[in-house]
Amino acid sequence: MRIGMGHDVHQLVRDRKLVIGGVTIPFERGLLGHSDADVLLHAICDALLGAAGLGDIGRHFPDTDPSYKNIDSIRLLIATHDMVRSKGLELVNLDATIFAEAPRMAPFRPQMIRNIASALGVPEDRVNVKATTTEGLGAVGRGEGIAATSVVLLQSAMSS
Ligand SMILES: Nc1ccn([C@@H]2O[C@H](COP(=O)(O)O)[C@@H](O)[C@H]2O)c(=O)n1
Ligand SMILES: C[C@@]1(CO)OP(=O)(O)OP(=O)(O)OC[C@H]1O
Repeated sequence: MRIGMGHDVHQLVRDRKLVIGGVTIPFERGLLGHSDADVLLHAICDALLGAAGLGDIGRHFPDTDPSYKNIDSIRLLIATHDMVRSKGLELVNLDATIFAEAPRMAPFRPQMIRNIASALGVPEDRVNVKATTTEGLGAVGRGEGIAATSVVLLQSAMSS
């Protein structure tokens, strides 16, 4: 068994779509990034890479590479998962938390879980997504950005 954790933060700005967990969420601002800035999927990618001992998202998908400009992060998640599987590892389960003062994530949680489970080719009960505010505290609390963390557990594909 191997455990990994991931953390990501992106700034909220005008004139960008808000995409989290592969869901476009109606909101007056969106997350700034080289990719679609899907903070939740980036945290999950980093957790998967960490558990597999494969470094981090910036190493594999550098933000200096124009081919990743505005890329749908579901594609990064699929590519990350392919690397994990190449090491003979498979997902046991993943848990993630989105930190956002607004908007409310709860209505979009089931679709996020469907998107992530589908990208990873696992049943939805292996994926859990939560959301919390930071009670108005800090940069996230002031609505300057949105953060996410994730923890994943991997096992040898031969042990299942
Ligand atoms: N952006 C968010 C933040 C929270 N939720 C849901 O509300 C619950 C209570 O949040 P607290 O920050 O007050 O603990 C939380 O458990 C989520 O279900 C949300 O949907 N979107
Ligand atoms: C995802 C990548 C892809 O170029 O771009 P960003 O959207 O800037 O996201 P970040 O979480 O800063 O990770 C870096 C990059 O790998």
